[in-house]
Amino acid sequence: MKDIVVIKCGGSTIAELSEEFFKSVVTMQKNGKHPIIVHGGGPAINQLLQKLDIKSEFVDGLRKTTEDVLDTAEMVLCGKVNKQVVTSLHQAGGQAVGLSGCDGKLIEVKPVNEGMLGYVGEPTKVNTNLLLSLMELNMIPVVAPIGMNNEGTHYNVNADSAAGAIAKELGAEQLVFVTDVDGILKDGKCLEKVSTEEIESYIADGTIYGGMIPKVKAALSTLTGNIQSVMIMNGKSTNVGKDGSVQGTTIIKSKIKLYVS
Ligand SMILES: Nc1ncnc2c1ncn2[C@@H]1O[C@H](COP(=O)(O)OP(=O)(O)O)[C@@H](O)[C@H]1O
Ligand SMILES: CC(=O)N[C@@H](CCC(=O)OP(=O)(O)O)C(=O)O
Repeated sequence: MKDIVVIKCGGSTIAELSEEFFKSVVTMQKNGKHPIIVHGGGPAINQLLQKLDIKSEFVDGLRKTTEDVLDTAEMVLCGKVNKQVVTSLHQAGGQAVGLSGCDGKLIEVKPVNEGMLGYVGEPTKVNTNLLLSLMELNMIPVVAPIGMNNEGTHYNVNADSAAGAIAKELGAEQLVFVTDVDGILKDGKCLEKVSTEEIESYIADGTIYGGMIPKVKAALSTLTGNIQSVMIMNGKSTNVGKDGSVQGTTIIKSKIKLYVS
């Protein structure tokens, strides 16, 4: 299906997304695009883990996931955050359906590194039939990043990599990461355009670290497919330029001159 736009809403910003944001997603759909929301929920998972006195830590932006951490992440992502996003879209006048990567076997996974990270999965296959059927019915799919392997074991999937895999498999037109920073920052300034070649060196020299790593890795893997560019933008501010263009960092395939805004 053409005109698919995958929007990843980061847990860092999800609670602050405005009514206007959700209305713009609904309007996008009314104008003929097919939006899909993939959401995170890292801070909300942290809060419940803290209440339950369960420790967790991150390695390069991925949460080490024991059985207890997986149960908590699944409760928060599929039970709480997913339904909040679905509700916000309904309030904005849209029709949305929430699902996790287990529903319709949407996201099949394999462990990233069981010894080091436990139940953290990376997508190996995305079964898009359910998403396509929902979009045919004018529903906006809202995906929580919990995946499943062939044996039915559930895994915690970073929401950026889930969004990247879904966008790639669907041959989406656009992939947008909505987060809590204006884009990729270097020396305090937001980079307007970054090429795939430059990403590797920014990870190596520490310019890109932590939660930005899964985003740029998902962008790199997606840009090998249909998508021509991936955008990272701030969900906490409007960030719309005078000409109506959205501001943020665009990650592009080819190496071009870097502009600093
Ligand atoms: N070069 C960079 N530019 C901007 N943010 C970066 C950079 N490197 C690391 N980060 C971190 O990435 C964070 C966004 O990732 P994350 O916290 O996982 O958000 P989300 O929940 O939206 O996925 C930023 O708040 C920032 O701390
Ligand atoms: C394996 C892994 O890191 N899973 C993430 C899933 C949620 C997520 O990705 O949320 P953000 O969008 O807020 O980063 C986690 O447990 O936090």
